[in-house]
Amino acid sequence: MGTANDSSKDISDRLAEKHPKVVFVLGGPGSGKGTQCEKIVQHFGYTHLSAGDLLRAEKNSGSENGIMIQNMMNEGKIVPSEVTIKLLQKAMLESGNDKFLIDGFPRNEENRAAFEAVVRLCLSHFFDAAKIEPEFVLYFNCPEKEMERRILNRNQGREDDNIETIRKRFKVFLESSLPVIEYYKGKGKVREIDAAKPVEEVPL
Ligand SMILES: Nc1ncnc2c1ncn2[C@@H]1O[C@H](COP(=O)(O)OP(=O)(O)O)[C@@H](O)[C@H]1O
Ligand SMILES: Nc1ccn([C@@H]2O[C@H](COP(=O)(O)OP(=O)(O)O)[C@@H](O)[C@H]2O)c(=O)n1
Ligand SMILES: [Mg+2]
Repeated sequence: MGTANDSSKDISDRLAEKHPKVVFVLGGPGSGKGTQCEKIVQHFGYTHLSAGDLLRAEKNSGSENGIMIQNMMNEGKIVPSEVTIKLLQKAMLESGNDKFLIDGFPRNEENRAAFEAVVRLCLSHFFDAAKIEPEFVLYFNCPEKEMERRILNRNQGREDDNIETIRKRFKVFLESSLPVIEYYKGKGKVREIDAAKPVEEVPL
């Protein structure tokens, strides 16, 4: 079990032993990432890790980063990668699985660079260093009006699900997250999904 004192090197050493397989799940706020991940988990044996859920749990735990996370989320901003990646690594280590659906990450170039730095550290343990890439990236493409409608009906008590913050999150998605999706498109890694369909009809 990890402790708060684990160094990045220790965590990376232990993760490297796992040889984890990673699929990123990206798409705008309200596109249905969390909903479809639950379905994928049932059919394909991945463990679902939502970066947003991990950040909300960290905020609620009263950790020293709690206030900062709350402020960033309420402004629709992306929390510094160092915080998010630590939470993801810890969750991966604590899981018995080695196949992960990582939902809502990487959400900007800084997130992506931080992921690559961690994988590089893990791979430095092996002579046959594989590529610093996820298996593939699922991109849930959905019109903004539909995403807005879904979020306003979500009823999960999330402070950031108000129209003012939703607009900020859409702007951050267009400016910071779409370029990450384009980056992986350039590498032939993206599987684009029509997320506008009803839940049971979204093709996986
Ligand atoms: N295909 C869909 N059609 C209609 N509503 C959906 C669909 N997928 C998800 N929802 C609903 O929309 C809201 C946002 O879905 P969620 O999975 O939380 O999206 P995300 O994680 O991408 O923000 C939830 O209330 C969910 O029940
Ligand atoms: N990689 C990430 C993911 C989420 N977050 C924060 O968490 C918020 C909610 O993310 P989420 O993935 O739960 O939101 P949805 O796309 O599910 O609506 C984002 O608006 C960011 O403020 C982040 O900072 N970095
Ligand atoms: Mg979600």
